Amino acid sequence: MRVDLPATLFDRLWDSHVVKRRADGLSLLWIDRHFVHEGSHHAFGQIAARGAAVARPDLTFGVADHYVPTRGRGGPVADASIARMVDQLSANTAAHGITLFGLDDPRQGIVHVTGTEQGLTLPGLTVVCGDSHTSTHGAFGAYAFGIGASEVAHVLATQTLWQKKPKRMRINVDGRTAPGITAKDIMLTVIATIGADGAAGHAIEFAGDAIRTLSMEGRMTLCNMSIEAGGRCGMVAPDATTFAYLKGRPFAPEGALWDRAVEAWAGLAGDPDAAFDREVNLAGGDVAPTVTWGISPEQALPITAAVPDPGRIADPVKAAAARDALDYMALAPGQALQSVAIDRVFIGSCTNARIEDLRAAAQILAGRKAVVPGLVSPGSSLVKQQAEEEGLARIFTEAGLEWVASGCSMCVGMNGDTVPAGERCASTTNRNFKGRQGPGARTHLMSPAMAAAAAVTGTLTDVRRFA
Ligand SMILES: CC(C)[C@@](O)(CC(=O)O)C(=O)O
Ligand code: SF4
Repeated sequence: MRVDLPATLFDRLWDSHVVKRRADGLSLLWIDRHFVHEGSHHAFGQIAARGAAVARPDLTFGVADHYVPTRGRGGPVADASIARMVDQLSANTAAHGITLFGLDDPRQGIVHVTGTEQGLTLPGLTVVCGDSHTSTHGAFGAYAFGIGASEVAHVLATQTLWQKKPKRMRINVDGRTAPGITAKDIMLTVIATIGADGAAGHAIEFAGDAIRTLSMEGRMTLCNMSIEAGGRCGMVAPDATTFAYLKGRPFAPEGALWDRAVEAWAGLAGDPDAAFDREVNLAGGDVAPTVTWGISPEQALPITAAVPDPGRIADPVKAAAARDALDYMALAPGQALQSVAIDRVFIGSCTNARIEDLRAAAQILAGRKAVVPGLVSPGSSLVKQQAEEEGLARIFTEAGLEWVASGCSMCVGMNGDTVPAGERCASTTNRNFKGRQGPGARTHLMSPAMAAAAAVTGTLTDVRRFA
């Protein structure tokens, strides 16, 4: 007979990392992996000011991603302030003995792509980084979450963090999705259903057949956007797909250690009778290729739908938000989404720039031409190399798209990788608020295949037309 209460996966991860509980409800958690990037210089400044050392440089990893230029790599960084940030990361990591995947390292990439492809993120670990999309790493059954600058300093100095335990939420996507439906479509549908704050205060666990059948890339896309649903983190219980992805990765355990690790990871699932504070159920079969029409990720609809009419939205807050969105996005109520002309595409970001994403986009673009300009920025330098070896890069350039180096790029409008004011971009990223990709830029979020289809037709397009 079991004497302890049934536990969810999240309960297990939490309990196994608590070092100390405080009367006010906060717990001190042990942190297994800490990623730092160029933006982490404030935190290094804070520990320097206190004369503190980095407690566990062996568990801390640096990645240059947010500010790195995607062109002219191999030479010096032209922009002086960006060069300073990149240099500062190199200096701080060198001074503290931290492994760095720097600007010119062949493993460089967006931290959430590089960290996972290196096998640094493993099931059962706590993973933090000063970036909200750290939730991505939860795809491995890790408790992974973004932290603020002073928390980064706390982790640097102590390898621990004070946290309040989030509530538990399970999102079940049952049944199979139709062919061509991706994790991005599932997640945009989830966010449209529960709202951009629908998971506020909760740790999300994704479950159900439609999730189980996703690749690791797909699971990372889901968990990446947990934050766009307001969640503290997202996770998928580890399984054979997880282990197959991890086996042989540079930092993954090897030999007898690997066997022991897999045995332990296989036991990480939650108890079947464990209770969640909230459950949401979706039918995988109902998920269509989905795009956003507005300025919040919850303003998303199947591609076959029309732009909503704010006059028909009963909730006054949502109606006002829709009016504001249509005004910014220059869309008319009732307009068919597939009639919306786009000016540009962006295939990239920590959400959708892994090899599987690039393959999906290339499959649509092969032998075709893009009728609008566009940028493809692989999620990491290793993804870039692989895509070049597989001939994907050639497909993109022959279609007329620009193939550049890895970084946050047009996801955040860095280094001139911006969407000009008033232009409309079909984008594989995760955020579509006003001005995200540049002042006055209009963003439609979608999957890589959908972005590729939009590039070919010049309008938002149902990718199933290309099946
Ligand atoms: C630094 C910024 C652009 C960020 O990566 C920050 C974050 O996610 O915390 C983002 O995607 O909004
Ligand atoms: S790719 Fe975009 S969402 Fe991801 S970390 Fe960079 S800026 Fe943030």
